[in-house]
Amino acid sequence: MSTRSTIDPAEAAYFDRLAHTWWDPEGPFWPLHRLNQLRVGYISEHLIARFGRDPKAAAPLHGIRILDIGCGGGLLSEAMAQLGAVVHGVDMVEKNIRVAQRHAEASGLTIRYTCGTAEDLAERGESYDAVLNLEVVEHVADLPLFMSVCSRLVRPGGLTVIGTINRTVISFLAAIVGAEYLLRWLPVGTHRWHKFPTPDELEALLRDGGMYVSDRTGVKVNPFTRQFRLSPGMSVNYMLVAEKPG
Ligand SMILES: C[S@@+](CC[C@H](N)C(=O)[O-])C[C@H]1O[C@@H](n2cnc3c(N)ncnc32)[C@H](O)[C@@H]1O
Ligand SMILES: [Mg+2]
Repeated sequence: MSTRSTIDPAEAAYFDRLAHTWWDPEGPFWPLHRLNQLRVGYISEHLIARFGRDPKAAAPLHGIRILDIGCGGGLLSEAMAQLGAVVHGVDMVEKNIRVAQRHAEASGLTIRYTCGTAEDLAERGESYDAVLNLEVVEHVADLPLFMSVCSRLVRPGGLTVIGTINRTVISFLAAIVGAEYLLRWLPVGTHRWHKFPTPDELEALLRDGGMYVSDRTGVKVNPFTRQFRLSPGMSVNYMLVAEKPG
């Protein structure tokens, strides 16, 4: 029996404390609200291409089975469900799951939410067309274990999208000093710089799990307008798409 876990208890306490604020667009999670439209566009474009869907359809992701791991309050899960996907949102924090369930019900959306971890799902032999892993990898304990179980959860022919923050001098200045201490965009202590994975580190872990990176992009925020956009530079925020051969 393995005693390894991807849960970092300090992170669980942090997200438990903020759980009631998920859906406040001006609350502590405002950056994720602002980022949502951009990442939903990027993710759905890749899902549509991979699964041969019609981008002009009303529900282009109809029936695609998605795991939103570390779903928080369900910001991304709801957007995917609105596009027709069959979404399973999973989070280690019970309060997040309750908030997500309540909000989905109020929005008239059917989403399966469960409290747990990726390793719980892998142990049960679950698999999905796509695993979405947005702004989570920098918060887990045991990143190699987390990445390996997430890869196992993608069915052959499926894909994963990961969004996180790079570990560079610029990300220290922008994401820690700038965002937490100077601008106070995020509560101090939200992120620990040494936990940020580089794209190369993630790519190596994905390869170990039989996944191949097919697209990568940087994400930039304009500090004045607080608008997010895709950009080639990956020194701070970035996203990777990886596919499992069919
Ligand atoms: C920054 S939030 C991102 C939420 C959501 N993915 C989004 O982008 O809107 C990180 C989330 O990951 C969850 N999380 C962290 N480690 C986890 C783990 N090992 N297993 C499951 N969930 C985890 C936290 O509880 C938190 O809700
Ligand atoms: Mg984060």
